[in-house]
Amino acid sequence: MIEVEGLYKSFKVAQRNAGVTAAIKSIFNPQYKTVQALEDISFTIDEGEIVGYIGPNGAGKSTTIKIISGILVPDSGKCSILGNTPWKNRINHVRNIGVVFGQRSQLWWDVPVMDSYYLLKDIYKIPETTFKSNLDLLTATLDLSALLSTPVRQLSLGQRMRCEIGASLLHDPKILFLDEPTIGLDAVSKMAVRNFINTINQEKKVTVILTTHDMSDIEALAERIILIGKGKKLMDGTLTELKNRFVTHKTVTVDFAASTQDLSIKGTTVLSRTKERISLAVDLETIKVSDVISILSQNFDIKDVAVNAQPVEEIIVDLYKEFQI
Ligand SMILES: Nc1ncnc2c1ncn2[C@@H]1O[C@H](COP(=O)(O)OP(=O)(O)OP(=O)(O)O)[C@@H](O)[C@H]1O
Repeated sequence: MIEVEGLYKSFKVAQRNAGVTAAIKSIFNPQYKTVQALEDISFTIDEGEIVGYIGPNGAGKSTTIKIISGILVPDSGKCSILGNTPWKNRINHVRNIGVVFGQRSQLWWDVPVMDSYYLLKDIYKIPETTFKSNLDLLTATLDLSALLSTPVRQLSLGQRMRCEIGASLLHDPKILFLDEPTIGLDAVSKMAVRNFINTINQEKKVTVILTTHDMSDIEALAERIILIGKGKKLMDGTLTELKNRFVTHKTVTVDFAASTQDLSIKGTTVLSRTKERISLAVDLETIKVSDVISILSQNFDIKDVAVNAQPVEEIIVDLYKEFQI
């Protein structure tokens, strides 16, 4: 459905030192440097997938989204999305895609949201019946009824984001590109946006590519992740594969029925300790969590056990360190 092969994109960026002299010099003798934003990016995505496209700041995520949505033209490389090359067959391509940039608005700032929706209806030539049924569905699922008559500038960030997502789906796109859709949202709005993305993916089979720095978005939505850094693709796999490969320890917290003596277990490090409770970091390469619990239960009367895996956030930080990005 989405085939991207060998994308390269560089930007020429003007360079100058601070100060008035440097500013005047740069008028007569401008200096530029080239930033390689993308270097040989390739991937394919099937219908119905939700893919998390992740990487640190400046990795090239937005540049990729802009190229595959037809906003930017790459220096070289191929891209075919439902048979269209985004930057060549723009009109056909945009009918198939919806795009949301969390940091920018596609809605008219000073007019009610509904006016922007009508404009989009005309731009995409959406038939009246399709527009009406999609609007009804989006209004119900995104809880838009109180927002549609409000000018965009009066909406909160979370309210605006719901309206933006609604706008991107009015024309029934088969693919949705989301660039940081939950940035700045509170916990309730994040949950609403995530639930909605899951619903349209499951019920309408909409394929989703999502860039985010929020790893809970990835955990809630994406089975597959593509990791990029400094413009290069570094990893492409499922979240489970990532966890299996990079989770090095788990935390075991045990509450005892009575106060206990010290006990040292090979492969564990004590994180905190009272007479009734111990919290251990378990090195999974040395010892299994079940063996740790079994040793503890042989020695003490256990009241409660909690096992916590390394949070995805931490795994990603380790991953960035490992790839030096
Ligand atoms: N219009 C532009 N002009 C010059 N350089 C650009 C332009 N757009 C992006 N870049 C550069 O290309 C690189 C990749 O930028 P991009 O915005 O794609 O990263 P990103 O992964 O989306 O980052 P972030 O997570 O911070 O949004 C960066 O070094 C950035 O400075």
